[in-house]
Amino acid sequence: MSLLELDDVSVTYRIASGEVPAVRGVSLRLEAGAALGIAGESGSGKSTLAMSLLRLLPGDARVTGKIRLAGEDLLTMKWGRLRAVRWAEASIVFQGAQHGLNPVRRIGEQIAEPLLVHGLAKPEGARKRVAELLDQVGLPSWRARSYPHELSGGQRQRVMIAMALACEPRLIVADEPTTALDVMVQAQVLTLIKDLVASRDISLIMISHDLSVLADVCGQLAVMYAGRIVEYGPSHEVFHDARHPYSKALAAAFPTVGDPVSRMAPKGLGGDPPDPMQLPGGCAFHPRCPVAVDACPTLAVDLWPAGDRRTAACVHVKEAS
Ligand SMILES: Nc1ncnc2c1ncn2[C@@H]1O[C@H](COP(=O)(O)OP(=O)(O)OP(=O)(O)O)[C@@H](O)[C@H]1O
Repeated sequence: MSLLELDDVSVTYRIASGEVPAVRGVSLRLEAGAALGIAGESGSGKSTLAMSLLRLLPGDARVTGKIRLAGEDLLTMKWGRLRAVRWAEASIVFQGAQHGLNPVRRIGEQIAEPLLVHGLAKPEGARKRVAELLDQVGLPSWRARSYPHELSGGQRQRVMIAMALACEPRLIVADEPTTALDVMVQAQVLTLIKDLVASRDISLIMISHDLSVLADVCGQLAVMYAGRIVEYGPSHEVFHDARHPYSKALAAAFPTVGDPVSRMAPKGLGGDPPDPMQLPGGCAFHPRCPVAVDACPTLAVDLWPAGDRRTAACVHVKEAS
């Protein structure tokens, strides 16, 4: 049994003008101790998928399919059990740490909170654990008395990671954990995440629009486009030898980790992602695809085998397999 199992997960937001299909039929497996990267442009459904894992989506979102963590069905789980699972078994590091921290509470109190709420420590033990956690993320223990505004962006992101680690969860979901940071600090935080995951038995799902960052940290990569996974496989293979034209374009857009020039504009990706309420038929990427053929607009899209442990949802892969 895998630690995390997603079967045919779809998420739809209800809005005044209709329904937004944000995630469409995603199936994935994540083993204990493994790191999976989820890549895609803005709007491809990455955050929606991440939030669905801990049922953190707003009330207008409807999730279907199955999400199991260590065999437990997260979507039908009672609220009491879900509260126990959050932080203690699975925690999330959000995009831009300023949104995840309370501006009027000291850092130490905020890191201690999940420990106290879950009854994993008494106040004195929690203080010691906070000092340990700060040390693990490379911050001095006196920072426990600081307020979020007294820290830099990179330090705040480290605090978020300390909070996520506090209860020693089995799974950490990190949604663009370094996007708001400058290149140097980004590299430091990525190294920290890599070291923490490697030195414990924690599984990681990391989300980014930057394939190079994910390939650096994660063993496996899933590339999303218009709510679907369009390519899946070992991250270095997907990054250096993508089989789906969309993954190729994304890899070309971010050739190296932290490259400030390539970060500015996704070169090689002409056009915009589709409006989810008006998705093109067949393969949703076909209007932007440099190698589209007549079959693409009507294709019944599936993830076809694209080599050892690899799949891709492209007609050219289907024909080659
Ligand atoms: N609360 C919401 N109500 C309606 N539509 C939403 C809501 N949240 C997201 N969406 C839509 O769902 C789709 C997927 O959005 P999502 O934020 O998951 O993508 P993303 O890949 O994480 O993008 P980003 O990198 O910009 O965060 C988008 O079309 C978005 O407009």
